[in-house]
Parts: sequence; structure tokens; C-alpha cells
Amino acid sequence: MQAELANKTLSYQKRYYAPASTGNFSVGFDLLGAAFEPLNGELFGDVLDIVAPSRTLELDIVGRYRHQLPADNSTNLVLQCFAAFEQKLGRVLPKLALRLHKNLPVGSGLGSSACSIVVACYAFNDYFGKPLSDTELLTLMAEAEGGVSGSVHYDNVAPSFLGGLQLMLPQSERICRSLPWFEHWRVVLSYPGTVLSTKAARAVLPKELSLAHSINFAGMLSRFVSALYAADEADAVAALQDLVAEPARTPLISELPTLRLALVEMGVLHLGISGAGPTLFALCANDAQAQLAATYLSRHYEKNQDATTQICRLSLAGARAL
Ligand SMILES: Nc1ncnc2c1ncn2[C@@H]1O[C@H](COP(=O)(O)OP(=O)(O)OP(=O)(O)O)[C@@H](O)[C@H]1O
Ligand SMILES: N[C@@H](CCO)C(=O)O
Repeated sequence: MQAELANKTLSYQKRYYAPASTGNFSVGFDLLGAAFEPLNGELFGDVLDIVAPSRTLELDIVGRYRHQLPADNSTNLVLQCFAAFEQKLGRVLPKLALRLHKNLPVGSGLGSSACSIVVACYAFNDYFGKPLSDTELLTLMAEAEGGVSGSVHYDNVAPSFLGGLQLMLPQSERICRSLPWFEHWRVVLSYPGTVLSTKAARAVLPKELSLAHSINFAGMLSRFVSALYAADEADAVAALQDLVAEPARTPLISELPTLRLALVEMGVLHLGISGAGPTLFALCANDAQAQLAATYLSRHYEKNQDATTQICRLSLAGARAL
């Protein structure tokens, strides 16, 4: 009887998924982002069920991180996206009963708000017969994300929507372009269980960069991108230097220097801040190294029962129907 009830609760007409993402990859502040998925096949990203047509727009929220969202669902980004989608189309749409599986922690540096926005916009567009092009949809997603973080940046929504490692292309109609990646790279994402809001982590950033600093920033990103195209792994790893956000944000994540020293001594390629933090990402050369890094970070960085550490590969597929 209970199982029957549970099945009924979880019934749905269509189910959609968008993966976690890291905005920035140490290098390329606000210009580079990557989507990741666990090697073990877990859905580390938000899932949206379109349960059924409904007289009114309704949202139910379930999932591990449901408790981190406001109790009042009416303020949820999924509902805001429905309104924004209707407005973009310029017509009133039939209403739906929706269920969000909140699988990503909020204020984590894993692109949690972007993930809900991407899965919602992707789902509505697919369900209503794809009235928006990918570019229109991506613009809508970035505008919704800008409302949360205080500035429009595409580095979480673009990879979560399109998959892969995405370079943002300022003033280009393309918006972003997928970059090459080393297939053997593994990324360990370690979330300590504490919240750091994106707005707060952006408030500590420098307001201006000197000319020399700007040239170094542009140079390091160019070095990373050219190393990827040249398949020069050592040079790509050497270019993973955050010259903009990390110096300002390290006081908010004081464990970073010690953890980095320990992991690099173990042979890990790099440890950096995922998005605005507090999640850290460890770039590893293979599965065995990723396992070592994950064990170390679970032991030394996780702080409470909300914490999680995941061994991931690049998510090439991005958002999709399940
Ligand atoms: N479905 C949702 N998912 C995530 N956040 C939501 C959602 N609906 C509303 N919010 C609100 O949006 C804000 C998200 O804050 P913030 O941008 O700091 O988090 P984030 O996107 O998870 O951060 P990050 O990109 O670093 O993972 C919070 O105030 C949260 O309550
Ligand atoms: N690029 C953004 C990502 C936010 O998740 C930042 O670092 O503030």
C-alpha cells in the first residue's frame, strides 16, 4: 500500500534533468564553465517532472536539498522561469503540475540556481513544442540567473544546458563555444555542507583590474585555451591560475591553501574553487588519483551531513529528457 502511494506520488508525464556545473575553471573568471556528472551514474543535478496538466501552476519540491530552499514554493525559480517563458513567447500557456527534485545544494558553487533554471526552461520549451531556439533559450536562462546572482553571466547556465567545457564569447551571436578536453581527466567536486551565497562571494571581488593584471588574466586564459587545442596537458594544467577571484575569496574558504598543498603532494593536478565556492574541485589525471583525492577531501573538507564529494567526468550531454 505504501509503495503504491509512493509510486503514485512519483508518477509523471515527462521527466527532465540538468547537470551540476562549475562556473570558472580557476582560469577564465565568468568566461569559462563546465558541466560534470558522477562516474557512478548518480543524477548530480536537478530533475523536473511535468506531472500533469493542471488548472493552476503548481510546484512540489522533493530531494536531498529541499530543506535548503525557502518553505514558500511560490518564490521558487522554477515558477519564475515559467512566467519568464510565457512572457518571452507573448502568450498564456496551459498550466502544469510540476515536481522539482532538488538534488544540488544551494549557494554551493555547483551552479544550483542555474541548474533549476536550465532544467525548467529546457523542460517548458521541449514540452510546448520547442518554440524557442537554443540561443533564445540560453539568453532567457542567463537573464533568470542574473536575477539571482546580481549580474548576467553565462558560465553556469551554458554548460548545464549544452554540456561540456564552454568558453563564453563576448559580443558574439554564438554566445559560447565548446572547448576540447582531456578525456582521461577526472574532476572531484567536494561540497563541505556550508552555504556561501554567490552575491556575497561577488561582493569581495576587486572592482577594477590594473592594465598589467588585465593582460595577465587574458594571457592565462589564452594559454589554457591554446593548450587545450594543442593537446598540451602540462601547459593546460600550468595555466590553471585564478588571478581574479581566488585571491579575494580565499579568506572565505580558508582551508584552500592547506588542502591544495596536501593534494598536489599526492600528485593531484590542481585544486581550485568551483564557481563562487565553497565547493572545491580537484583535477585528477586518472580514476585512482580521483579516488585518493575524494577520500582526502571527504575526510578533511566535509563539515556536516549536507556535505558530499563526487568523482566526476565532463558531462557532454548537458540538459536532457530522461
Ligand atoms: N530552485 C532553486 N534552486 C536554487 N536556488 C533557488 C531556487 N529557487 C529559489 N532559489 C533561491 O535562489 C538563491 C540562489 O542563491 P545563490 O545564487 O547564492 O546559489 P547558487 O546558485 O546555488 O550558487 P552557486 O551557483 O554558487 O551554486 C537562493 O536565495 C535560493 O533560495
Ligand atoms: N563565475 C561566477 C559563478 C558563480 O557560481 C562567480 O565565480 O561568481
